Amino acid sequence: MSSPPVFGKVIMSQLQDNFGRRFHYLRMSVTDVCNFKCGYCLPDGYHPNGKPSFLTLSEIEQLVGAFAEVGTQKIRVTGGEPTLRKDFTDIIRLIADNDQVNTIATTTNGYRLEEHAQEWYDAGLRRINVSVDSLDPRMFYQITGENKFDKVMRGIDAALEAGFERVKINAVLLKDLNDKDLPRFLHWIKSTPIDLRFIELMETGLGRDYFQAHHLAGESIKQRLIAEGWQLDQSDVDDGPAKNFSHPDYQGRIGLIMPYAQNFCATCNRLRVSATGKLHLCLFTEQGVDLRDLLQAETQRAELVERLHAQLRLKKETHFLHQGFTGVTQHLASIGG
Ligand SMILES: Nc1nc2c(ncn2[C@@H]2O[C@H](COP(=O)(O)OP(=O)(O)OP(=O)(O)O)[C@@H](O)[C@H]2O)c(=O)[nH]1
Ligand SMILES: C[S@@+](CC[C@H](N)C(=O)[O-])C[C@H]1O[C@@H](n2cnc3c(N)ncnc32)[C@H](O)[C@@H]1O
Ligand code: SF4
Ligand code: SF4
Repeated sequence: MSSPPVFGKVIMSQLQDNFGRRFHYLRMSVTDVCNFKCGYCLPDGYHPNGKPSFLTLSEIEQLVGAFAEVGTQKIRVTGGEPTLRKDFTDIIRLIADNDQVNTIATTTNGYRLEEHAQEWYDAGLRRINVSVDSLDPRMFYQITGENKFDKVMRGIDAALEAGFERVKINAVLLKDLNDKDLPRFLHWIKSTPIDLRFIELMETGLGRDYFQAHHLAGESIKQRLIAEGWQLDQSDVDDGPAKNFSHPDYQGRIGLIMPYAQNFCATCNRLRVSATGKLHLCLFTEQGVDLRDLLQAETQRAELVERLHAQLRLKKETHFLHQGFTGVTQHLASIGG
């Protein structure tokens, strides 16, 4: 058996599952709270379930430390709307202080971006994904329940100016809502260095009717792009499940997330922890596994690392969305997508 790689003084024990997939990417949710009402996620807005108790800064520090020890190199801070946390900048700074983690990213609805892009960059944030489901302000309002299109777009400009190494735009593909928007999106990225992400709508526990009304297969977009000269980029062994396309006439790139496509999960490289400290082995896992009891002191680190390894051995090969099984995930705001 080969010995584990040594980085500085820390002996790394890379998280790996029974299917040979390695997990160096953590999606860490820091809140379930959100101020938007996206029809596919929280159509009635956020309603607290009792008094929420999200991970504290000190618990987050323990979590980041443990995941760094098992080979995590990239952390995405998500939610709910992660930037609604008053200590969001402190969270970024805390992750940046960990030498093993070399990529800090967040996914946001862009509501606070205009005012804070530079502050977050200065704290160590380097990649930002902003959800923009339509470039038509009225459609944006219809989908998100918030008339904030202009503000979000100003936020994206601020992020580009602040110097983020990657600015990505997420748009969920929605039949009869934004399905006519492709030309506008293409026009935008012709001269703007933005990575567009089209995400196929996924069914969630509370989103069954919306899914049936609006699901649109990403394959139709894929065929259109190929017909218009877009080429599939070579994927790296450590890339996640998105398929990326580029075109010589465009500065931006396009990624497709098609969870219903064959072999989507073969390149799964990510784990999730909820805002209350539960490990989710899959976005659509049957249940989260509590880690919080082991986030109280650094002396618990070895036990926490052991629990992570033990859990990884239980990770399933794929999701069961095709059978309509959405697991414990009632909506993606509860785990951060
Ligand atoms: N089913 C599934 N969907 C995913 C997965 N990763 C991302 N998605 C979907 O894509 C959405 C956008 O993801 P982002 O938060 O922008 O991050 P990302 O796609 O992981 O971006 P990168 O870090 O650049 O790979 C998520 O909220 C999910 O809806 C995954 O592993 N499985
Ligand atoms: C849950 S949100 C959390 C971060 C932030 N509030 C935002 O909207 O960017 C993360 C991503 O999940 C996507 N998402 C939410 N529900 C989804 C669903 N049912 N199917 C596909 N993507 C979904 C959103 O579009 C967003 O890009
Ligand atoms: S997708 Fe993001 S912004 Fe929209 S409701 Fe869900 S958590 Fe909020
Ligand atoms: S659906 Fe689950 S197993 Fe598949 S790529 Fe996403 S997180 Fe990984």
